[in-house]
Amino acid sequence: DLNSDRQALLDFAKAVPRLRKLNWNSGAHICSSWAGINCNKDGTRVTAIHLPGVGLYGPIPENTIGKLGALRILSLRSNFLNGSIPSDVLSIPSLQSLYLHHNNFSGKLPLSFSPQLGAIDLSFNSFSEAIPNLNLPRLKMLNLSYNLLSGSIPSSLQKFPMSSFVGNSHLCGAPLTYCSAVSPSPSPLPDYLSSSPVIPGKQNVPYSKKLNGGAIVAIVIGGSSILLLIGLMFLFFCLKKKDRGSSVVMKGKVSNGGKSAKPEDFGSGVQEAEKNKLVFFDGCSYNFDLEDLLRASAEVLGKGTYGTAYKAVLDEGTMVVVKRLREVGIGKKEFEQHMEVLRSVGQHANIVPLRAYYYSKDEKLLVHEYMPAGSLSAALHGNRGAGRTPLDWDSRMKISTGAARGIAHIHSEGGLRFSHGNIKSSNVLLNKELDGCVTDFGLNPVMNFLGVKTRGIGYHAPEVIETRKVTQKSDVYSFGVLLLEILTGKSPILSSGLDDVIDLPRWVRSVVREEWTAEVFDVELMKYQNVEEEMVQMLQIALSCVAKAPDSRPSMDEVVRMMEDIKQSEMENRPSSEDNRSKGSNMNTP
Ligand SMILES: Nc1ncnc2c1ncn2[C@@H]1O[C@H](COP(=O)(O)OP(=O)(O)OP(=O)(O)O)[C@@H](O)[C@H]1O
Repeated sequence: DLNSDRQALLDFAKAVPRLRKLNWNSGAHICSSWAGINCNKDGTRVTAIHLPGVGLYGPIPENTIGKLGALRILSLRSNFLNGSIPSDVLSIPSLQSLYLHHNNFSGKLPLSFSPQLGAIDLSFNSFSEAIPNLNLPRLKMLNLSYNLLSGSIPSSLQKFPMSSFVGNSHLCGAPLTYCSAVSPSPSPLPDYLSSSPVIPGKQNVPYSKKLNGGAIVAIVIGGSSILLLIGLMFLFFCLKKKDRGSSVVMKGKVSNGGKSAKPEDFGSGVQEAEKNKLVFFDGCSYNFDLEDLLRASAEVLGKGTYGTAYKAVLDEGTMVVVKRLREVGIGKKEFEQHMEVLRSVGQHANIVPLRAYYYSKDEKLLVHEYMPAGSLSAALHGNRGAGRTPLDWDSRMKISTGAARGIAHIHSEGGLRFSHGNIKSSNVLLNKELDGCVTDFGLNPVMNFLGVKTRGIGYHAPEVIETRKVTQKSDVYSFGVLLLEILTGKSPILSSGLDDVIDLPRWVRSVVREEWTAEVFDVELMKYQNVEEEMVQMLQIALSCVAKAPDSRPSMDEVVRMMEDIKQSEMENRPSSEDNRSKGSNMNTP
C-alpha cells in the first residue's frame, strides 16, 4: 500500500527489479501519492525515478510525474511505453537526466526540454520527422539512434558523435552522411557525389559513395578474372587430387555400432568410381577419401527438407556429418560453382564449416564438421521433465548472438540477394565453446523444389508463404521467431488444444498488447535474477524482427548491434546468470 506508508514507497524502488506488471491506473495513483508527499507533507522530495524493464505499458499519464518538482533523474527505459512524452514531464525545471530508450514512444520529438538536462537518451523508439534545433547548453549526452527521424541534423546537435544518430531512416548531415539537395528522393547530384541515405534494413555505410559506370565495369572485369583464376586453380587442384586418389567403393557398408543402417544409406548412389571424387575445400585438414567415408560407421541424425543427415565416424576417430541431398535440381558444373560460393561465404566462426562435397548423377553429398554439443532445438526442447539441464540465460544470449552474427555474415558476404533461407532452431548448432553456429544455408537454389510448405513451419515470414521467395528480410523474420523460441521456450507453432493453431509471434504480441505478464518468458528463466531488463530488450528486438512489413524489420547487422549493446550493459551491470542462480539458491540455504 504505497499511498499510506512512506517507508513502503521508499522500498518500492528496491523491490521494483522483480516487478513484472504495473498497471498505469495504480501507477497514476502512486504518482499522485508521490506528488502529495512532494508538495504537502514533510517536504520530502522525490529526486529520482528508476523503473527500467519492468513492463510499464501505455502512455505516461499527464500531471503525475510532471508534478514531481524536484525530480532530477527519470529512467523508464526498456518498457513498452508509447504515445508522446507529456510536456509537464519535460518542463520539470530540475530534470537533469532523461532515459526513455527502448520503448515505443512515437510522434515528433518535443520542441523544448528542461534547460538543466545534461543527458537525454531516446534511442530505440519510433520518434519521427525532423529533429528540432534544441538549445540545451548543459547537454553532454544525447542518443536519438534507432528511431524514424528524418531531415538534416540541426547545427546545435552536430557536435554529438555519429552513434547518437545512427539507425534513423533518411536522417542526414554531420556527423552522418551529407544531405543531398532534395531529400529523401533520389539525389540530383552526379552518382559519385551522392551520399547513401541511411535506410533501415540496408547496410548503412556512412560517407560511402556510389560507383560510376567505369568503376562497375572495372570491378566486373577484375572480378571475372579472379573467378577465372580461382576456377583454374580449382581445376589444377582437382587434377592433382585425382592423381593421388584411391579407388572408390561402389557401395559403402554403413553400420551403426554393429547395427546396419537402412538400405538407402548415403553412398548407395556412388557410381563411376574414377570420375567422381570427394572434393575437399582448401585448408581442410581431413585425411580421408570417399572410400573411407563410405566404410565409416554411420548413424542417422535426422531427415530434413533437403535430405537425410548422417553422423559418420571414420576409422581414425574423425566425426563428420554427411548430408545426402535429394532432389537436386542443377547440373554438376552449377552445383560445383554453388559449393564454391557456400565455402567462401561460410568462412566465419558462427557458421558450421562445409568441408567437402561429392556430386555424381545418382548421389550428392555434403560433408560438414560434426558439432558435438548438438542443436539449439535439442537444448531448448529436448528432454523436458526430470533430469533436464535447463539452458541458462547467459547461454541463450550467447547462442542467439552467435547465430545472429553468422546470419549477418552470410548477408554481408553473399551479396544483397543471398539469404540463409532455412533459419530454425535445429539449424543452429553449438560448437565446443557452446556458441551458436548456423548451418544449412543457401541450399534453396540447388534444390528443384521450394519446400516452403514442409520446411521451417512457423519460421516463415508471411510474404514467403505467399510468394515462396526467401530474402534477407525473411531471414530476419525467421531469426525473430527463433529469438521468441529462445525467450519463451515454446515452439514456433502453438496449439490451443482444439483444432486451432497460433504462431508464436501472434501469441507473444497478443500477450504484450493486452496485458504484460510473466507468462511470455520461459518458466526455466524465472530463477535467474537481474536479467529481466535484458529479457525485455531481447523481446523487443525479436518483435521488431517479426514485423509484418519486411521494410519495417531491422537488418541483421542492426540486430547484431542491438544484441551486443545488451551484452555490453549486461557485463557492466550484473554478474552472470550462473552467479545469480547460485546466489538465489544460497538465499534458500539456512
Ligand atoms: N554438423 C552437424 N553436427 C551435429 N548435428 C547436426 C549437424 N548438422 C545437422 N545436425 C542435426 O541433424 C539433424 C538432422 O539435420 P537436417 O539438417 O537433415 O534436418 P533439419 O535441420 O531437421 O531440417 P532441414 O533439412 O530443413 O535443415 C538435426 O537435428 C540437426 O540439428
